[in-house]
Amino acid sequence: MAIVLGPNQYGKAENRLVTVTRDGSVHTIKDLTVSTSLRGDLADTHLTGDNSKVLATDTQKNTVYAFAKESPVGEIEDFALRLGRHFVSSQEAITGARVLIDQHAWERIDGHDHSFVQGSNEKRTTAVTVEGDRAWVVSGVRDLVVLKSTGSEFHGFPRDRYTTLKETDDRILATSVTARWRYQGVGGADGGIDWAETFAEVRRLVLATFAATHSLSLQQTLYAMGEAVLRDRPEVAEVRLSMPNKHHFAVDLSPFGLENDNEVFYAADRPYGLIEGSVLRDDAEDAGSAWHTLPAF
Ligand SMILES: O=c1[nH]c(=O)c2[nH]c(=O)[nH]c2[nH]1
Repeated sequence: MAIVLGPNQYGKAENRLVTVTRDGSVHTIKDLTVSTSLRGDLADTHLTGDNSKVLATDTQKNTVYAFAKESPVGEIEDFALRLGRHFVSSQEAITGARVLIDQHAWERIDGHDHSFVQGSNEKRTTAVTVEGDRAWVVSGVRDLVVLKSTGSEFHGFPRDRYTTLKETDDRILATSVTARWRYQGVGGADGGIDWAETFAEVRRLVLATFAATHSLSLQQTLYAMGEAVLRDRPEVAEVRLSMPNKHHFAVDLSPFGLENDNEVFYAADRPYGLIEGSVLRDDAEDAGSAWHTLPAF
């Protein structure tokens, strides 16, 4: 029997980066959480403590802030690709990089040039993987919370001795959407993709489909969302969705002699159903390392 070093990576997680871009008195801010991690010929540090091939996580952090100054951050996908390619091309021992970026949403306060409000907890995300001269981009949205107060049913499920759930033809459907989509055709170049436009359109399609789908299950809604994105966006190969069923239970008001006609609900925060799935083209480009180390959904 021999004991060997398995897969490993290391980096600086959750660098908080805020940039202010000034156009006269009109400011634009970008609020990012950037995580870098590197892979490569790193056996020595694990086996003997020889750090000669270890680009310090502190250096990785500094690189994030210096890059933000040296050229405009731009879209998070471009920034992540620049960082990932830099680490892989500048360090001989480093063969792969993974850069994760979450962009926090700020809106300008109406009529004010340099005041902002964080209106929602929603995040735009990207996960870029660089391996040698190849690259994969998986972008997404997190904490996109939606609710419809009708147009949702759930019935026809098996009943065994433990089943108590009543069938319903009218319930609240609420979820917090995490969606990640894998771009095809990034490869060595950037594929001429307009990251901002795809993000805006995927988000719009997810919201429009949630609203327009008369839901017989959250699973059906999930599939419809993914399908809508793939129908409209040829640059997207695959969509993975993770959607907690944020249960709203009609409160039993009968002890008070009151009828609850789907008007008063208890919003439970846990436990929650967790509905997850992937929707993809059957002729999609190979995913390569795109999803490596990301959550399954
Ligand atoms: O849309 C739903 N899918 C389920 O699988 C499920 N299970 C459950 O108890 N309620 C629901 N709702």
